[in-house]
Amino acid sequence: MKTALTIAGSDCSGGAGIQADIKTMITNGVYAMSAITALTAQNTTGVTAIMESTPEFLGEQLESIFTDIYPDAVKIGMVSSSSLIKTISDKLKKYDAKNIVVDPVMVATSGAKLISDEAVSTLKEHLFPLATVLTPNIPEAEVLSEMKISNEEEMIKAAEIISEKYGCAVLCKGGHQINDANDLLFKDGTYTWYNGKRINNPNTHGTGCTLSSAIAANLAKGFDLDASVKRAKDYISGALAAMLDLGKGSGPMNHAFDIQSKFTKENSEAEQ
Ligand SMILES: Nc1ncnc2c1ncn2[C@@H]1O[C@H](COP(=O)(O)OP(=O)(O)OP(=O)(O)O)[C@@H](O)[C@H]1O
Ligand SMILES: Cc1ncc(CO)c(N)n1
Repeated sequence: MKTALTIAGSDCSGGAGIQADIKTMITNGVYAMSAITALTAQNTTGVTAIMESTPEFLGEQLESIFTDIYPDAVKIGMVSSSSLIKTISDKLKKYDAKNIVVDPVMVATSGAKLISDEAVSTLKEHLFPLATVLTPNIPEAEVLSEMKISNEEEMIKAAEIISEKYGCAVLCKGGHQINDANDLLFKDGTYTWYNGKRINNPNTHGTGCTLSSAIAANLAKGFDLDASVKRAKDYISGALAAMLDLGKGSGPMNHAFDIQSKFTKENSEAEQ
């Protein structure tokens, strides 16, 4: 069985972070492992507290993983401080990690800031050059390209700037701001649009985490980047279209939409 590792923060409410990543990796057919950068206390309405792992403890987790079950792909999500980012880049280099998907998480869907300004420059210097692909949303792409993005032409320009600066592919997610669900992949000097069908679902907690983990799972299985992005878009569309509605704010998606029918009959029998 192919294996994937997520290096990210825990979301105790289960919709984003490590929890979303593990659900996504399992349902995309790979064995999932996790190295936790921080615990967050959050739910669908917001983040109330963050407790970071120490760099030493994160390093121990990565040593345990890489010296035993080697990951075929690695996804990196929330990493809020420079010392944690340096720990990750040192270990990825030490173990020659492959298929690295970096989701430059800066702000939660609920609006909470998840990274310090100093850490953004460490990400640029130490982690981005190791990435196979970066997956910024529009606000993140604006920070990284240092330009304003208000239409599709500007999305292409910003992705090109980021791709050239860091020598990796860039998937700029249209998300809600520009075109709803059309994402742009800029790779080796050319671009491709991945058009998604907009799903009218206000519950989008963890969409970024889920997309990047689905890309990592598909890279782990051996699909190339284009096929992995296409398959990840199909997966997230299915998870959103399942219209799960939990919590008081922007709720989580149904990561198990593909296998849910197996439980529907069983669950209704149990309720009777
Ligand atoms: N309503 C929607 N219908 C279909 N696809 C969507 C919808 N909203 C977002 N997506 C898709 O979900 C993926 C994640 O994009 P998004 O811009 O929401 O990420 P993000 O802002 O990084 O997420 P997060 O809030 O978790 O940080 C993209 O492929 C995007 O096109
Ligand atoms: C732990 C964690 N990572 C990422 C996000 C971004 O959605 C979040 N809300 N929480």
